[in-house]
Formats: sequence, C-alpha cells, structure tokens
Amino acid sequence: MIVQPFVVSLGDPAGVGPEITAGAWQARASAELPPFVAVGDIESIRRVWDGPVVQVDSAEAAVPVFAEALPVWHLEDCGGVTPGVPTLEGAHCALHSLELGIGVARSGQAEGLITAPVCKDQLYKVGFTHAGQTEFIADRCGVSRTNAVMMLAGPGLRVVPITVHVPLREVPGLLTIDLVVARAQATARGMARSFGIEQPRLALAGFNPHAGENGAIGSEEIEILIPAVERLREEGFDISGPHSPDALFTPAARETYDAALCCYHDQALIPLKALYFDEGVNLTLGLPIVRTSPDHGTAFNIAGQGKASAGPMIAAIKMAEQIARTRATSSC
Ligand SMILES: NC(=O)C1=CN([C@@H]2O[C@H](COP(=O)(O)OP(=O)(O)OC[C@H]3O[C@@H](n4cnc5c(N)ncnc54)[C@H](O)[C@@H]3O)[C@@H](O)[C@H]2O)C=CC1
Ligand SMILES: NCC(=O)COP(=O)(O)O
Repeated sequence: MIVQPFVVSLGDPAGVGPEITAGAWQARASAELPPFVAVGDIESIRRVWDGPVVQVDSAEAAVPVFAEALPVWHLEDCGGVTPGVPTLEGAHCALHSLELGIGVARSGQAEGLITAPVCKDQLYKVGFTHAGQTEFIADRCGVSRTNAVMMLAGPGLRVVPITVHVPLREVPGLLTIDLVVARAQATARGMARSFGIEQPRLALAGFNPHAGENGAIGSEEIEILIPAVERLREEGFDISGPHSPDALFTPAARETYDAALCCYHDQALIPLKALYFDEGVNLTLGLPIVRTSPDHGTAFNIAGQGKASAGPMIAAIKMAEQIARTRATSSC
C-alpha cells in the first residue's frame, strides 16, 4: 500500500529540474500523480514558475497541501539562481538536495526518490567523486556499484548499459565476463522485484558491427559476450545474443525481449531516446529504495524559457509509484 508521498530532489537549480517539477505538479490530476514533495531551493522554482508554492519542512507536511500547491522543502539559498547559468553553489545545492532525498526515502518517510538532473561536470568541480547519481545513491544505500543497475525505460523498450559513464575507448578493457554476468543477474533480479517480471527475457547486444562477424570484425563477442551468455544460461537465465547491435531495436526485435543489455552508454540510450524521449525514465535497479529520474539532463540551453517538457518527469513519478506498488505486493 502506498502511504507516504514521494520526494523529488530538484537537481541543478539552474537546469530544467525546477520547472519540470512544477510542470509535473500542474499535471497532477490529469496524469493521476501521487503526492510528492520537492527538495531544494524554493527560489529556483519561483524564478521559473508563478504557480502556487508552499514551503514545508517534512515529507509528511506535503500531503495535506499537495492538492492546492506545490510543496517545497526549502533546504538552502543557492546564492541567486539564473536559469541556464550553472554555478558551484548550485552544484553544492544539487548535492544537498540529493542527500536529503536519499535520507528521506531510506527512512521510509517517502515511498521513493525521483531525482531531477544534475550537471556532472559541475559536481566534479565541487569534489563529487562518483560517476553519477546512480553510483552515489548506491553507495549511500550500501549497495555495490555493480549491483546497482542503470536502466532506461520507455513504453516499449527497456535498456541497460553494462558500462556507463566512461570514455568509449576504455569500454573494451572494462567489459569482462564477470561484469556482463553480474549486470544480467542484477537486471533479472531487479525486474522481478520492480516490475513483477519473474523470468525476464534478456537480450545482449554485441559490441562490434554484426556482433563481430564470427571474429572477423572484433573478438569481444567470442572472448567475453558468448561465454557470459553461456554461463547465464547454465544458471537458468533467459538470455539471447550477442545480437547484431543495429538489428536489436527494430520493432520486430523489440517484441522478443523484456530488456536489452548493451555494452556501453550510447548503445543503450540512443534507441531509447530516439523512440521515447518524452516518456523516458532512468531508474536504478538493485537498491533498497525506489529511485527514478527523467531520461534527460539539465538542458541549460532551454532552462527558464518555458520550453522544457515535463513529460519525462511525469513519467518518472508515475513509474516510481508503479514500482513502489509492485514492490509492496512482491515476495522478492
Ligand atoms: N540524470 C541526470 O542527472 C542526467 C544529467 N545529465 C547532465 O546534463 C548535462 C547536459 O547534458 P546533455 O548531454 O546536453 O543532455 P540534456 O538532456 O541536458 O540536453 C540534450 C538536448 O535535449 C534537450 N532537452 C533535455 N531535456 C528536455 C526537456 N525536458 N524538454 C525538452 N527538451 C529537452 C536539451 O534542450 C538539449 O537540446 C550534463 O552535465 C550531464 O551530466 C545528462 C543526462 C542525465
Ligand atoms: N545518461 C544517463 C545519466 O547521465 C544518468 O545519470 P545518473 O542518474 O547516474 O546521474
């Protein structure tokens, strides 16, 4: 049963996080969204939106006001926000709102956490040593980075990048049989727990063109991917591949699996965003808490201009609720 509100960390205050959170609140009735509380700098919202806002100081306090106003748990003044112009102070605020959001979700005061986008480059400048929010949340929840799986999901496609925020030239060295096996295992477990799909059909993309053409165009399939698939099948997982990457996302191919495991970030995210950008959700499997996020970044180029779609944020909130409901009734 869903009892508590959800918590939305506002992300970089100069990005589109504040306005898409406000946009989601405006769509709360038509999109049938559960109550949520935004955490961050209240001014970052007032700067880009003239709708009703109420300052609260707990997640619980958000519920009675949610129907009439967007509840914002004001953390700190980010030093004057100019949409589209990131600052180091803003990066600190993004990190603080993420920290609070994780704490609120972990303590059970919220049913789950939805994270608005952060600017990784700005975070790195203020001492953030994690690749992204996924790894940071995993650490805070005591989950290994291998077992916290990034998944991007749209209405007709789910993709998992096996390697994530690393330079492309390092991918071949990072792909190992153990890593592919661990990601697939965590994906299958997470899909059972979060989506109720007990025996998900996984499809593994090759790394090279034509999945290596039997070794003539690269050896990663023969040395890493095929042995990983064999091991996973021996363990009882339903996994196919490695498939020619360019053929894995055709309409017919997409009917054959529940999630595609991809060798690197863009192999996974390009098809997802091309097909479902406005409904795309980034979620993390393998955590003790529910965590989702819109599929896009800070979009500084359009922040504060009324151009940002709230579609992905709405989809992220809806998916968080759906996952929370599934988990509440699941035996996993
Ligand atoms: N989950 C997160 O926190 C993520 C953060 N980022 C961060 O965002 C920053 C910018 O990354 P980019 O690669 O430029 O991706 P981006 O998603 O911010 O922007 C790419 C393009 O999509 C457009 N766009 C993004 N969101 C939109 C929306 N809601 N409605 C309409 N158009 C939208 C932007 O205007 C831009 O033209 C980087 O610092 C990156 O680290 C990127 C992806 C996810
Ligand atoms: N491109 C996806 C992305 O950057 C998500 O990163 P995060 O959720 O780990 O911050």
